[in-house]
Amino acid sequence: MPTMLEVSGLGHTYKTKDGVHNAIGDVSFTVNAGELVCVVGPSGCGKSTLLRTISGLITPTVGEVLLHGDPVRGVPADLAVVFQDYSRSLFPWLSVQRNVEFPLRTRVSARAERRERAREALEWVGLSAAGGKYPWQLSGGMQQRVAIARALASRPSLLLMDEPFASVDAQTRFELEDLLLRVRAEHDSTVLLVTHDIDESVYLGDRVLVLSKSPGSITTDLDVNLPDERDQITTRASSEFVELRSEVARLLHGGEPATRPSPSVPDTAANDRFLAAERAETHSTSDT
Ligand SMILES: Nc1ncnc2c1ncn2[C@@H]1O[C@H](COP(=O)(O)OP(=O)(O)OP(=O)(O)O)[C@@H](O)[C@H]1O
Repeated sequence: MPTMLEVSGLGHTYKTKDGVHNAIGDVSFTVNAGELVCVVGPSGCGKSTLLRTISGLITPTVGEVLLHGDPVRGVPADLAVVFQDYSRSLFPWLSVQRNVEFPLRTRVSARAERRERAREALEWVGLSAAGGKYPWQLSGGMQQRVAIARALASRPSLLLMDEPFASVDAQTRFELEDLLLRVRAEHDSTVLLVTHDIDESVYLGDRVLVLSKSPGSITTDLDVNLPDERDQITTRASSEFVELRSEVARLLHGGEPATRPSPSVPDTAANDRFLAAERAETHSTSDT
């Protein structure tokens, strides 16, 4: 499989009012086309910063990100991001169908085709009947499915997901994990997903990248040798799964004294800038 994403010597230091904060140490890895790679790490180790640098939302202090060989400078057109907070990702004044259509405006000139692509993406996530509703009329899990459909509708080369299932209840989380596995198998998607949930990383991933504590660097790149067909009951009960999740837990915590992680400052500013730009555009266009 060709390399889709190549991250080399990536590091990021934030400027703060007290000086500087080194959020990512020295991170290098690749993701091949069609792979689903999970990133796990302790709280505050720089997982979200890593995703933001890969998506072009922030420029890394050092290192390089290549998407199918091209350097990432700004958000690439063929990259989509799903954030944890679906309530801020969707536009409440647009119907579900229009929300999914919206990012296609700059890529697909014919409106009929935009409609068709959005209809198709809603079908992929099992929401064919919800196109005419508004986001606030849907449950949290359904809203996150809309956000996933919106990301998939543009047929991105790379789908980045930042704790995408962290804001829904446990049962919905399992359903959304299975939905992601199904959709990615059906459409050969390439996915990089950040999670703090060890079990989720093993259940979803073809590989798990384990980050050290802050400033994060990759300590292990673990192959997940589970069958492609996964099931919430039997896969999680299998001895291979239990061994892998213990291994990831050991890598994350092994040898470390049991200390409380320092509280992380969630950087919602970059997400907000991304979303604000899209919001501004919805208001400045006439046919939405
Ligand atoms: N805009 C910012 N300015 C200064 N420091 C920041 C900024 N954004 C994040 N940080 C700090 O950088 C470090 C890494 O943050 P990041 O959100 O990337 O970690 P994370 O691993 O995703 O955390 P969590 O698991 O808690 O979501 C943290 O110590 C955080 O406080």
